[in-house]
Amino acid sequence: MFTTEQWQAGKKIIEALIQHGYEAVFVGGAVRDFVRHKVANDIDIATSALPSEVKTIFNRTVDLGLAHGTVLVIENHVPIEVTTFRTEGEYTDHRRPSDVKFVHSLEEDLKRRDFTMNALAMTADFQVVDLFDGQRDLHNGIIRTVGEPIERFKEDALRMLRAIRFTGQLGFSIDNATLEAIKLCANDLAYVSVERVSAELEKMWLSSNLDKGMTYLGQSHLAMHLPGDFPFEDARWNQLGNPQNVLVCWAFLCLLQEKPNSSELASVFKLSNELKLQITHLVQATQIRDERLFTIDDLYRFEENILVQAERLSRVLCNDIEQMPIEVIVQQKQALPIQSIRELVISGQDVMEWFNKPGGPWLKETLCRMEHAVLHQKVVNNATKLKEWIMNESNSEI
Ligand SMILES: Nc1ccn([C@@H]2O[C@H](COP(=O)(O)OP(=O)(O)OP(=O)(O)O)[C@@H](O)[C@H]2O)c(=O)n1
Repeated sequence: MFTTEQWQAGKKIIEALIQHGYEAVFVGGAVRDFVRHKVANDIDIATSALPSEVKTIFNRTVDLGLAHGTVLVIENHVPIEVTTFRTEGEYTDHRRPSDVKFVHSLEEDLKRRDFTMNALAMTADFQVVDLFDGQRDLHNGIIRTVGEPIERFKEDALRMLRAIRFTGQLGFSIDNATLEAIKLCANDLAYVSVERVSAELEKMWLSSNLDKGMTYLGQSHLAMHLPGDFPFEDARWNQLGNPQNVLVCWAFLCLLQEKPNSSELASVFKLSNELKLQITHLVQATQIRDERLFTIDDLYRFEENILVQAERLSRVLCNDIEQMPIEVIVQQKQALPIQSIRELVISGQDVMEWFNKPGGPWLKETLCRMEHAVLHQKVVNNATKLKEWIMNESNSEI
């Protein structure tokens, strides 16, 4: 891990900052992952240099919220966030500090971090700086806040959900005092933006110890403060596959509601329109599958991934369902004569010429009839055959 591009780029940035007379270290999740011998997602650096000073040292930088002290430094094509040592001022809304104060000591910076395992720092030559026994907690698999838990959760209520997510991701347990503080502060989850809550849920769903996360979600009372009626006790979360797929988890959550409504779910959790559409399709396909085997029209209507996930999801939701083997679904889908109307070899222009008529609602209807006929193999997808077929059909209607 010492040799990865990211760590080497980070090392160069730290060395450059030190050469210019500043302090600089690796911080946060990257150090936690390094100590656990895991690959880090992102590498963050903390420094005593102010953002304006960081910008004068490096050629390629991007401002990432200078008021919060973060500059993105690009070293050897690797982007790394460099943040000035800081401590937060008053938290008037439980979400974000109303002001950020830059400080000169690393200790002041680390003291305001969420958990001991995330408050580790590391020098350019990979010496760990551990002021709050983070390594001991990492070793024992304990999630514990830095200092007074209630203070940490009042600073940012999302940290409570982060604790739960980390139990799922790392398989760790939550220290008693930290868990008790979450119970006391659980109401404050209401102050956290739904987008941040959804992002944490998705990270938890992708974790390998989902059952642990779900148990803590209930135990900590946080589940009651999630939007809607969150079915944390449902044992079937663990059957969704491992690591879980977030689309399947959102659809599952939707289907567990009394009246599944994907639009409502997407708006409550402020999901993107793209995800909302996918969830809607998956919920519909699963509901269809609960009633019958997929027909040719179903296979045509839904994407392959939606069909496959719907088959899996319906098996989880209903034990005695007549199963359709996944390979059969894929094979039948791929064997359809067309996968979309765009694959018809003729265009609307051709049809207007055949009938010598300007476009209008009749044109769409005619194209749909040809699409349906090709799909159901009443006619082959060939221009002459299609013309012959549609002309015959139209004549016989007159
Ligand atoms: N609400 C938060 C969020 C983050 N942090 C601190 O900022 C670091 C970086 O945060 P982030 O990148 O969001 O999380 P990671 O711990 O790196 O974990 P992940 O990338 O898996 O979210 C954390 O390690 C922690 O020290 C914090 O104190 N409070």
